[in-house]
Amino acid sequence: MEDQDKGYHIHIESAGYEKKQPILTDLSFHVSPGEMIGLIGPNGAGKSTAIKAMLGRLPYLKGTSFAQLSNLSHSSPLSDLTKEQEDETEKEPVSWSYIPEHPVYYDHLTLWEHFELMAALHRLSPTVLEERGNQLLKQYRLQAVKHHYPASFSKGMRQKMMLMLGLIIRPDLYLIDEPFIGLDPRGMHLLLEQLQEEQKRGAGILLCTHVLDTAERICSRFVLLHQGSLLAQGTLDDLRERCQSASDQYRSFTLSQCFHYLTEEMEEA
Ligand SMILES: Nc1ncnc2c1ncn2[C@@H]1O[C@H](COP(=O)(O)OP(=O)(O)OP(=O)(O)O)[C@@H](O)[C@H]1O
Repeated sequence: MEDQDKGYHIHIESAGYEKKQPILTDLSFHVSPGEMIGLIGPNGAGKSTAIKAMLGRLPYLKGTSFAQLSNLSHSSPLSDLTKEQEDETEKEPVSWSYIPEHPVYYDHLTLWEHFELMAALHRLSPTVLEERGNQLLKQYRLQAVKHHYPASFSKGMRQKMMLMLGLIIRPDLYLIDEPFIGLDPRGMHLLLEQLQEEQKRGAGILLCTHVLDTAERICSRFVLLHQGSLLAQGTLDDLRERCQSASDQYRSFTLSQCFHYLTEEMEEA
């Protein structure tokens, strides 16, 4: 079976904050199990909006689906955006973690209570919660604030909390929006190690980031957005091929060089 027959297929025909002004048009890509895809593009290209569309959190969505493809004819949308869901009620939904760019938390719950809430929503047993929760706190060195309220945390601590809440459920798929800004070097190293572990476990990861040197190292394919549409997608070599007219050296272009060339070419056109 081809890799494209497994994993998660995302299709967005048109989506945005208002019907009159769609932000995303005609965007399709897939994430295979164990694969990390880099969702990249200039500011305002629509990366965060694409993640919101996948989660069904946009006021305007047309022809948008997020289907799990597997060895059977199993197609189970993450959000309730497609009709197939009505016929698939007996099937397990895709489990996913969304790690937002800006931390979102409840003021009246402590860090550990957020873990408990996540565990309840994802039906983790108390033993699993204790084991994974304490391990994450130790790894991120936040044991001392286990029973503190996140309002008293620093920016980086809140970001680590978001990461831990995403990691604790060990989902099939991660949707991660710009996780690197604000993390200290130790946190960054730890996160990269954990994502690698999750890939080995079989989780698919969609990573939205501007940190292109890191994305180049850890992602196997890229989806490059520009003004709400797909500008290019594929491996780094695929993107390099698209840069042939830039220079004789295009075969050794970095991801950042491909990004600059392809987006500037669009803007000059
Ligand atoms: N809540 C909103 N209401 C209306 N328009 C929005 C809203 N959020 C984003 N937009 C618009 O949608 C477009 C895409 O924004 P989005 O945040 O998805 O871009 P992005 O690629 O994630 O950018 P960045 O790299 O700056 O995070 C922009 O034109 C932006 O102005």
